[in-house]
Amino acid sequence: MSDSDEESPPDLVDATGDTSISATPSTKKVPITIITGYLGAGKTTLLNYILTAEHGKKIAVILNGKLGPGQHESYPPANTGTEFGNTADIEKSLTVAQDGQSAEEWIPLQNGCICCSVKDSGVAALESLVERQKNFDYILLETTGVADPGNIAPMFWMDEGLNSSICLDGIVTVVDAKNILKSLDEPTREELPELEHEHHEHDPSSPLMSTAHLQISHADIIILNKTDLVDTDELEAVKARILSINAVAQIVVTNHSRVSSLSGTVLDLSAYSSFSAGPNGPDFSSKGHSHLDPTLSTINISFPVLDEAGFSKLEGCLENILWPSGNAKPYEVHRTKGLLRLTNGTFKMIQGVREIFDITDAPSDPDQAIEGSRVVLIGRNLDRVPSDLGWHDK
Ligand SMILES: Nc1nc2c(ncn2[C@@H]2O[C@H](COP(=O)(O)OP(=O)(O)OP(=O)(O)O)[C@@H](O)[C@H]2O)c(=O)[nH]1
Ligand SMILES: [Zn+2]
Repeated sequence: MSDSDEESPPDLVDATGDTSISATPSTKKVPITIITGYLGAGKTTLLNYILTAEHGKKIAVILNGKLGPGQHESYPPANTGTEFGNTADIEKSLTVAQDGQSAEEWIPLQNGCICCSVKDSGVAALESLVERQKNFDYILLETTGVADPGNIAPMFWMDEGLNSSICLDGIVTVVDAKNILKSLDEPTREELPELEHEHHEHDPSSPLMSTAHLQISHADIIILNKTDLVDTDELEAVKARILSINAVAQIVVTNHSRVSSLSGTVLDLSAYSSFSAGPNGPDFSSKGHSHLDPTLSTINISFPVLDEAGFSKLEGCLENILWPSGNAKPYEVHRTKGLLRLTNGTFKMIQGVREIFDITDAPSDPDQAIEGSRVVLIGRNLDRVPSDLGWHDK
């Protein structure tokens, strides 16, 4: 139970008066990993495993956190089975783990929802949590079974640099090896994300996209669980299917979500502050992609080593791809990553979720065997990305 005093305002953290966006914030940010995956895939099993494992960190685990953008008129929210409503609350249960011991705590809800009084976003609720408790090393957030990480990730990621006390470390998607192919091929209405509900007249050349697709396309790590329920051939088929959607996610195979190492699998991912083509890729050619999955794919666009003019040109290409003028684009980009090699010997990194992207300085020696520059896009109908925007066609 919480013993925190709800009357006292949250402490202000490191209010230096400097509101400029700093590349090297002085406050230590608490990394958050979002754990997503379809109903019953093994998310809670994973978190329970983590709670009992030795990791030397104080981890706040939020089970079935419901986070959504926008307003939240009512609390409690109607439990409709989807979480695309206007709720921005985090359900009460919070478990804090340290040194293999865990304790249940409750997040105090003010005015029915802790975030109302702070900011109109679920991120604020977590910031408030961090500011009250102060001493977390890490936050793990389990989203309920049918969450679209495309809505959740930018809330944390965009807050980064804006003096937020938390930063997105990565997205882990737990996949049920036994049932995933069915979810991808024959999604039920509940398995369709909201945007598919809106498509009344469905374009038959664009197969239905399920929530399972979205969870895979946004994943940095895929925990391929319930492998005790499939044979080797099925497991290989599932792996191939996942890689055809997201060629850069790292796949970790588990039974009862028992990951052999927490670091790099659930903790310390740095997925938004590093670029890795992943151990699984890239063996996909620049525009070609596998047709194993008709809905989503990964493409890999190669660029040369860039001088200043080349860098501007590439920025222009990226803007044209992600923010095309005119009507709705015939494709969707869910995730963008890139590593740019510059003629002056430095590197830049691209990170993007949906329309938002960010180019930052990369470590001087990124762990890559890439010769030139590379942009990786994960999304839908990427063969329709106009090829004249691609550098290689000029
Ligand atoms: N056979 C088998 N069962 C598993 C495995 N992992 C988890 N389960 C079982 O599957 C059921 C669902 O697991 P959870 O961890 O609750 O799944 P979840 O993703 O948190 O489910 P929701 O919160 O409902 O979305 C439980 O009964 C688990 O014991 C596995 O690797 N193999
Ligand atoms: Zn669960």
